Amino acid sequence: MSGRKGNNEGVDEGGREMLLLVKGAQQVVRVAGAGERVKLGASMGDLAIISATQHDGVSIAVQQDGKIAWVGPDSEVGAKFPGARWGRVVEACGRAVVPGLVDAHTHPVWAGDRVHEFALKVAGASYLEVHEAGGGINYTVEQTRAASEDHLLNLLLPRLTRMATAGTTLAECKSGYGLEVETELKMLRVLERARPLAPLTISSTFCGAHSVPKGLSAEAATRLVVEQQLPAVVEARDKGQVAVDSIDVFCESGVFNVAQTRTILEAGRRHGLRLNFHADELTPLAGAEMGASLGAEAMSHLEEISEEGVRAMAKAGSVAVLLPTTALVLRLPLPPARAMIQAGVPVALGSDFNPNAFCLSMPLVMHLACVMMRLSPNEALTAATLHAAHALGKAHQHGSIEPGKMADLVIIDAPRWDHLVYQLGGNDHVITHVIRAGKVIHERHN
Ligand SMILES: N=CN[C@@H](CCC(=O)O)C(=O)O
Ligand SMILES: [Zn+2]
Repeated sequence: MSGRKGNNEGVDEGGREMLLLVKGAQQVVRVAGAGERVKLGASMGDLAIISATQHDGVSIAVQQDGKIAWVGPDSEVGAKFPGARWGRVVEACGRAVVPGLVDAHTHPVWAGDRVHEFALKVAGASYLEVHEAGGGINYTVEQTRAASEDHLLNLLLPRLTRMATAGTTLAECKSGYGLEVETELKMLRVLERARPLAPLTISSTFCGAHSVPKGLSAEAATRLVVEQQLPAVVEARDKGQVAVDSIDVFCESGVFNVAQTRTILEAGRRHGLRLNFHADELTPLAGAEMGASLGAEAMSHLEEISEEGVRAMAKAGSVAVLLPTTALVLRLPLPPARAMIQAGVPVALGSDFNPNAFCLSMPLVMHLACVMMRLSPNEALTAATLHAAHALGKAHQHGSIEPGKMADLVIIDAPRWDHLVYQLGGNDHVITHVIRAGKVIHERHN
């Protein structure tokens, strides 16, 4: 670094080394204004867009640490950063730029697949029927327990790369196909090893209560999660072997009931974990009400949430992570997304990538959220950026284009951003660049 350093607002007078300049954008869709971490009700559709004028495009300047230094008109870059040396300049050529997408719910570490179950489900078998017949999660558990750490890592990395190619720069990634200490730790270690190798940022979630292991009662499984798995995970975390942000439970009829889920979540909270769990997916159990009473940071699915549950989540500020792919694949009733937004619940989106719902594309998830759940395109973008980051406790660093935040950016091959959500599939072609922390991690070459 040479010369004097400017601050975010001021003029940089000394020919600073900068990481990246994106210039000539038609739209920079910031999603949020300065310091805005959540956008409730009608504000969810306000994307804080900066548009080019007839003579001037929009630039984004990124400093060496990968954070956004400044956003403004192309014509002011020279005055703001006189003599700056840009590590890379990306010409946006009249295109739109949105924040890197955030996937708030994935299960990406597993071996085997469940392609054989697809035809059964299409023919009418329900998720719980497949599950109770020993398929579903329990089948994946067998495959994942048997797989080596290296094999799981080799399966995981291309999945994360496909996510990033479709615009995801931050993803929540769960364990949960081990259901015992050894394999749960193996999955978390795989995520840890993936961090420096993957093109996106990972937020890890311990989901040892994803299913009841064969031969055990849910009560016995609850005790094992609380007394064996969780302490082992916490010990590994405290020794710096794995980073774990959240704890998850599949709260469902025939899996963990509301009281057992509460016990597990409370134990996680005592160890400083964020609460982020599967609630009211297939059966209305009032899981959302229980989660809200614990101040859960996020709950997912919520297809069967009650009106009281919606009110409780709004009051508690819990993020509703909606998963349209699962509702589609399993033909579930849809969660009341509009009522949630109206009630002031922060709504986020996730791909729910798992062997049951094999989707790695957040633009497709956004499209489905619009068509199936009636989110507006603007609301879908807020849900897949700022609110998804908020669900993970990372809205201070991710989820909007704001000086001081990570320069996670997606460039769309169109002058208006909503081509990203308008197209059904094929998003690799709509996206020209994916940038994570100021580095280009994906670039379209045709
Ligand atoms: N519902 C529970 N967990 C996952 C499915 C996991 C699986 O079927 O392997 C979900 O969110 O849809
Ligand atoms: Zn899930």
